[in-house]
Amino acid sequence: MDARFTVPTPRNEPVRGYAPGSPERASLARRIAALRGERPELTMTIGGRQRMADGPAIEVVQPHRRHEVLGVTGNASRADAAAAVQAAKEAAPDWRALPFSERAAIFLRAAELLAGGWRDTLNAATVLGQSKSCYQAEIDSACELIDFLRFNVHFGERLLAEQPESAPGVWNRFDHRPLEGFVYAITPFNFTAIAGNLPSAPALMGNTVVWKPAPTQQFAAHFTMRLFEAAGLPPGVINMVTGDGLAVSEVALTDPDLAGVHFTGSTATFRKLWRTVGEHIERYRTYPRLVGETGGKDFVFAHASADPDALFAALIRGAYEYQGQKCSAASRAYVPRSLWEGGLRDRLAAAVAAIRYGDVTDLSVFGGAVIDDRSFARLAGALDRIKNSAACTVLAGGTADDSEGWFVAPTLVECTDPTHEVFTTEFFGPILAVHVYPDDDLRATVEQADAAAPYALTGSIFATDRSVVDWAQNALRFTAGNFYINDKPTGAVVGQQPFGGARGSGTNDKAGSILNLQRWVSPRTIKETFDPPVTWEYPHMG
Ligand SMILES: NC(=O)c1ccc[n+]([C@@H]2O[C@H](COP(=O)([O-])OP(=O)(O)OC[C@H]3O[C@@H](n4cnc5c(N)ncnc54)[C@H](O)[C@@H]3O)[C@@H](O)[C@H]2O)c1
Ligand SMILES: N[C@@H](CCC=O)C(=O)O
Repeated sequence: MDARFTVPTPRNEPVRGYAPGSPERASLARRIAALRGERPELTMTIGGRQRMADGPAIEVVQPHRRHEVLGVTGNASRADAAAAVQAAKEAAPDWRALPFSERAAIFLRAAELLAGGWRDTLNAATVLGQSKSCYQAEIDSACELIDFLRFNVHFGERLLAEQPESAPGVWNRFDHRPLEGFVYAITPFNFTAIAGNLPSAPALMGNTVVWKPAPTQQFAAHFTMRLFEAAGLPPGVINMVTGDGLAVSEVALTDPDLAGVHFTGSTATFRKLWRTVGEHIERYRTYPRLVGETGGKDFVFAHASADPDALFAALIRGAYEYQGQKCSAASRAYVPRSLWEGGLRDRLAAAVAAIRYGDVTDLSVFGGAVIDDRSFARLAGALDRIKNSAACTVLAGGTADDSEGWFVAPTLVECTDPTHEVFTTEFFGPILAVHVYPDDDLRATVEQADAAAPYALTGSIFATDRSVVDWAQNALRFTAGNFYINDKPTGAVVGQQPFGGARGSGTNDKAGSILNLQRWVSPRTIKETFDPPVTWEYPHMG
């Protein structure tokens, strides 16, 4: 049916608190206990059929109890990848022929199911598989994913309403076609919401998708796929392949019908994908859209006029929530000597030492373990180098212990060398480095902070002096794609703070905004002339 409808106005999903004694806490605890023992086969889903990948098995474990297996998945082979690409191509004609309102209804239903009965399942899977505290799971796998699903429909509607002008006697139209080919969505371990959004946003706009989640996020990804099916997603629209993605990329990135890559993950992986596409550019039917949101070295810059209490809370939450494994996490701070020595140093050191990381199935802990052995080894190595550096003083933490789970202690480091790796390298863990600057050296320190790292994802300025806020906003204009004033640099909300960064941090296509959806359509301009000319001569010819 070809009709115009108005989609429901989206509202951000309210965040539940999980306070002791609350009904949501009891309900989540029950679901965690049940899922822990379930041990599902973490299959691929190709053309609507679930089956294990051909390649070697991969155990998916709880990072905080690394010996406890949640389920087994498999590494997709080239044949698995070819089957997924084929299924996406076969499903494309029917899916793109479906009116936007019908596609939208599926994703709105998924949002509604997730806000209701599915909420505990996705939250429990994210707690268990990604070692998130219950609150960090709630803002991710429930609220942010619900928001992506609802807001994307609203943005999609606005995008379709974008139409050209028409002169008298003419009707010009945009036909917002999906891309000609399939979209390859590759998703990171750290956000269940991002993993759900990257395949579903292009699908909403009429594309079919091959989705490759991170193996360490496969537990929650498995349930996300079941959620989409429960909402009525037809077979073949999103085809989920499992494993490390190496064989999948060999097939998907060299297929002539590759129309887009929707990626979130590390800068190094995105650059590799981009290089591969570049090497094969002559092969493709159309130029593939490359959308990638990647790493960060996110900063908090404090001025002497900053409110010390607000700065203190922002540094703790910004740096140590989810064990510092947010691309937006505060990992470097620049603090004036007056504030630092005026009490902030001792207060922060005491608070960081008191943060409780542990088994996240205990719903009262602040955080859990880091995601896997590779991450643990990378962070343990960084801590060793920090402890051996004359420029660095560890004020809290600095230890790592993988006997039960991959635990890295929340770590606070003061470092006198602003060019040290603690200010330039993304560690992706709970390490915050502080550079203390003389109060009268603001300008030079801001310039140094801007140039220090190759990234430009998130950053904050803390100041109550408005002339400083104004100046810093301009001085740091290209240092962050998401810039915060007197707030932590994490926790962007869909529809409120569209998210993404530039420089080494990605293509800045702002997930969860109309700008992102625009990348998944290829408009055709149609001109219809109601009473076309029947002579070919022009008046100037006499
Ligand atoms: N900017 C953002 O919005 C954002 C959001 C979340 C995470 N991140 C970044 O993601 C990184 C952490 O996530 P990660 O450890 O999962 O990143 P990663 O790059 O290691 O992996 C991301 C995904 O790419 C896959 N992958 C790796 N090589 C591949 C290949 N050749 N072909 C196909 N797939 C391949 C992985 O299996 C995974 O699914 C950090 O750098 C973080 O800053 C950025
Ligand atoms: N959008 C999230 C970060 C996503 C990356 O890991 C935030 O704003 O904290």
